[in-house]
Order: sequence, then structure tokens, then C-alpha cells
Amino acid sequence: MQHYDLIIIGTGSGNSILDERFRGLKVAMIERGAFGGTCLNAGCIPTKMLVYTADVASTPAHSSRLGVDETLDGVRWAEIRDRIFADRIDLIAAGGRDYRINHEDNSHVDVYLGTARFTGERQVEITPNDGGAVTAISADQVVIAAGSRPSIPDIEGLADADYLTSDTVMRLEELPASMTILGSGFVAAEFAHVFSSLGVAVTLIARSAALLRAEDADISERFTELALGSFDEGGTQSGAGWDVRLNTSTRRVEQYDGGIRLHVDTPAGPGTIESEVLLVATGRTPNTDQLNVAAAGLETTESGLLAVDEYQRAVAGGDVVPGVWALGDICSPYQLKHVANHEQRVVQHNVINPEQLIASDHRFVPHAVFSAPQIASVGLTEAQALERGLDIDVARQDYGGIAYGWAMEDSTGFAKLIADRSTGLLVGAHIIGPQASALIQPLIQAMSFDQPVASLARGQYWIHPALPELIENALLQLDV
Ligand SMILES: Cc1cc2nc3c(=O)[nH]c(=O)nc-3n(C[C@H](O)[C@H](O)[C@H](O)COP(=O)(O)OP(=O)(O)OC[C@H]3O[C@@H](n4cnc5c(N)ncnc54)[C@H](O)[C@@H]3O)c2cc1C
Ligand SMILES: NC(=O)c1ccc[n+]([C@@H]2O[C@H](COP(=O)([O-])OP(=O)(O)OC[C@H]3O[C@@H](n4cnc5c(N)ncnc54)[C@H](O)[C@@H]3O)[C@@H](O)[C@H]2O)c1
Repeated sequence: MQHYDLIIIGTGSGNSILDERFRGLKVAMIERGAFGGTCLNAGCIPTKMLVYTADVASTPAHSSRLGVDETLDGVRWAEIRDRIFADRIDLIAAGGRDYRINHEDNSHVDVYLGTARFTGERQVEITPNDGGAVTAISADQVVIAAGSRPSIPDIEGLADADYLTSDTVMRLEELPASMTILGSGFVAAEFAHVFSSLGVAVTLIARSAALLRAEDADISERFTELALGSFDEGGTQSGAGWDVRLNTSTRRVEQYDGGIRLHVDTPAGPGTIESEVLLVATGRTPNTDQLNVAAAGLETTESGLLAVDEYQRAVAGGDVVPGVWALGDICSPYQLKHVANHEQRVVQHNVINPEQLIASDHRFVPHAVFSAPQIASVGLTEAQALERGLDIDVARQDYGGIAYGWAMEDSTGFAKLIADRSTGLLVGAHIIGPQASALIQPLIQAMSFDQPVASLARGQYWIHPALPELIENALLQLDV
């Protein structure tokens, strides 16, 4: 059995571990799919390239409020798709693979294109993609960066239906006339915006009474109102145009010639929903179940995440499993690329500095949902802060109350800040509206560096009359 200093399973965030400090190590890198993993090939990057395109395509729907009448003359799907994949992403993935396999920088690296599975402690067998013979290898250290995959609910008929997931929907040959999206989380919210803006009739199915239920309740409520199209104060940022079915559970899925039929239970009774395609967007499952982790003496949590400590070391039965590290979606409940990147830097440091371990910082993990409108969030929701018994003050500032918000005629967006009276520090920030993902950054910074609300608000200039005045005005309302 070939022995290595280091095995890395997965080339998403795992691909960034190797730098010049690893040149002295003999490394095996294993990848069963496209180089670069989910973010590059089927996640953050292509979705945001589509979201920006959708933002542009949807401006005519909103421009008349400014006295500008626009029309959308057409959408060239094949061109949009190929600009993203054929012209950019697929080239980067192929280039990354070629670099690891052929470049002299990587003469210390063996790349195995196949599926890894543990057979013992730090022992792995690889089934090659090309059908060749299974290879067994071992190493002193193993980094598990094998990510997650779309989870498919156990609904009668679904497994036999020709459904789409985030892995396949972006590469469709043609735009469908209609699409049902099962789920109401991140993926559903982003693709509903993308495909409805490109002219697809989108039906969104939510099991509960609100979309994006994990957000602060005010944010989830506003997003749901807008998606339903029932917000009537101008409704200019509305994602309306989606057919939103709340409190709806799916009993059975049936494929028919030309489409897919869902048999659903709704508050009004049983019914059916038909569309040309079905996108399943019901969460992601960590890939631990496919790795035979028990054979390596590794443990998983109830939700299937690989158990790790704050240094990203695998743990089992409360003890550290020597020489095994993990990062990203395989072990992280956040399932976000910036978290995977952070954990990758921690693992990278710790593998080569075993005497000076550094810990991951998960104190203030932000996220953004790139839908219509955008949402961004960091820290506690109001309900979580109250549950913790914090003495909080809450401020809410509308985009419509600041100069740039007037310029945009925004009547639906707002920022909600939550601060702890006992410390004068922010504990949560939530924004719904244009550029939310960019506007939230100074608040993440303040929380990460313990900057009090008062000095954040008045210890710096805020450019007038720019959009960040939304944040300045919200901060000034806080009585902490
Ligand atoms: C549609 C979508 C949009 C997203 N948008 C965002 C966003 O805007 N912002 C954000 O922060 N996050 C976003 N995410 C989440 C983000 O993509 C992930 O959190 C991130 O890519 C996880 O990185 P990772 O390195 O842990 O795993 P991955 O990038 O998934 O890498 C794991 C790699 O391991 C390989 N692998 C798995 N099992 C094996 C095996 N047994 N043998 C060999 N190889 C194996 C896989 O093929 C894969 O290449 C999005 C996700 C999706 C699905
Ligand atoms: N902008 C971003 O950062 C971004 C974008 C896309 C995805 N992601 C990451 O990918 C992960 C996966 O996204 P997602 O939207 O698939 O998951 P999610 O956890 O955000 O949402 C899952 C949705 O599916 C529903 N659901 C679960 N089981 C169901 C069932 N049996 N029947 C019907 N509905 C069901 C849930 O109620 C929820 O609405 C996210 O958690 C996120 O971390 C991030």
C-alpha cells in the first residue's frame, strides 16, 4: 500500500490547502467530481452569475416607478449558460485539475480521480472514475474536505421522477416554461428569483407559513409578503410573480409526458401542481455516509456531520482522532463557503504547526441570500437574543427613510439591529433590501472586533448620501 504524508479528500476548499509550505510532503489528493468543488462548479459562483443576470433582466419590471419605461426584449438562455460554464467555470475547473496533475509545483502531489472510502485508520481505498482497479493508500495525516450534496426527501414517486437539483438546474439545455421548486430556503429563494426573472413561471412550495424561516422573524415575514405579492405600499422590490404555496406538503410525485405533477396537501385540502420541471431544494446532506467513516474510527453528529473540535481535529468518544482533520460542509453546520475557507486556513496552519494550533472562529458567521430582495444577516435574531435573556434594544431603519432609498423609491427594505444594553455591543444585524450583502460588512466588523455601537456610529464619517446611511441611521436609533 502506497503511504503518504498527507491525504486530502475533496478539491473544493481542500484544494487550497497546498502551498509552498507543503512542498516537502508527499501528498495524495482525491477527487471524484469536477475540480474546485461545489462553490465553483454548482454553487456560489454560477448562482451569483445568474443572479446578477436576473437582476438586470428584472429591471424593466420595476423601472416605471422612476418614470423610465423599459421592456425586456428577450433572454438568450444558451448564451447566459455558456458564458457562465463553457466560457469561464469549466475552464477554471479543468485548469485547476491540470495544474495539480501536470505542473512542476505539484511534483510532490499524486492526484487520484475517483471516489474515496475509508478502510481503516488513515487508510483509504479509491475507486477510479475510469473504471480502473481500486487503489489502497494510507497516510500520517488525512484532511477530509468532502463536502455535502443535495438531500432528496423520501416522497412517494420522487426517486423515479426526472427531478432537478442545484447540481443540474443551471445547465439545462433550454429554459422550461414552468418550474416547481420544492423547499423555501436559500436555494429555493435564489433560483425562484433567477428563473422567474428569465421568464419561467415559478411555483414555490413551502411546508410552513413563511419563506426563509431561519431568518429573523421580521425579515422572513417581509420576504414572504413580497414573494406572495401582497405587499401593497408600492411593492417595488417585490419578488412577486412567483406562485407561492405556503403550508403545503407534498405527498406524491408523478412524472407524465411533458411534465411533473405533485400531489399536495394544502390548508384548503388536497390538490395537484403541474409544471414542466421540478427543482428539489430541500437542504444538503454531508457526504460522511459515503465515506465509511466508522472504519477510520471517526464519529458523526446526529445530522451526519463529521465530529470535530475547535482546531478542526476529528474527535470520537470525546478524544481527538490522531492525524485526521476536517473542514467545510462535511463537518460544518453553516454550509457556507466563507466558513469552509476559514476552516481550510485553520487546518492548513494546524497540519504544519502541530505545536501551535489555532482555533476556528465561529462567533459571528454572516450569510446572505441573493434573491429579490437580497437578505443579509449576522449574529442573533431578536427571538434568539430574548431566549438568551439578554437586555436588548432593537432599531429598525427603512431604506425609504434615507436619501439613497428615496432615490431608489424603495418602499419595502429595512435594516434591523439588535444591541445588548449591558455591553453597548451589537448582537445581531439583519437587512432586507438592495445591496444588503454589502451593507452588512461594517456590522460584521464591529461585532468581530467588539466595537461599541456608539463609536461605530459616530467615530467615523458615513458618505452622504450613500446607501450605508441606512446603517448609520439604524445605529443612531439604538439606546445602548
Ligand atoms: C446552489 C448553491 C449556492 C451556494 N451559494 C453560496 C453562496 O452564495 N455563498 C456561500 O457562502 N455559500 C454558498 N453555497 C455553499 C457553498 O457552496 C459550500 O458551503 C461550499 O462549497 C462547501 O465547500 P467544501 O469545500 O466543504 O465542499 P465542496 O466544495 O463540496 O467540495 C467537496 C469535494 O469533495 C468531493 N468528494 C466528495 N466525496 C468524495 C469522495 N468520497 N471521494 C472523492 N471526492 C469526494 C466532491 O466531488 C467535491 O469536489 C452554495 C451552495 C449551493 C449548492
Ligand atoms: N447565498 C448563500 O450563501 C447560499 C445559497 C444557496 C445555498 N447555500 C447553502 O446551501 C445550503 C442548502 O440550501 P437549501 O436551500 O437546499 O437548504 P435550506 O436548509 O436553506 O432550506 C431547505 C428547505 O427545504 C425545506 N424542506 C426540508 N425538507 C423538506 C421536505 N421533506 N419537503 C419539503 N420541504 C422540505 C425546508 O423547510 C427549507 O425550506 C444552505 O443551508 C446554505 O448553507 C447558501
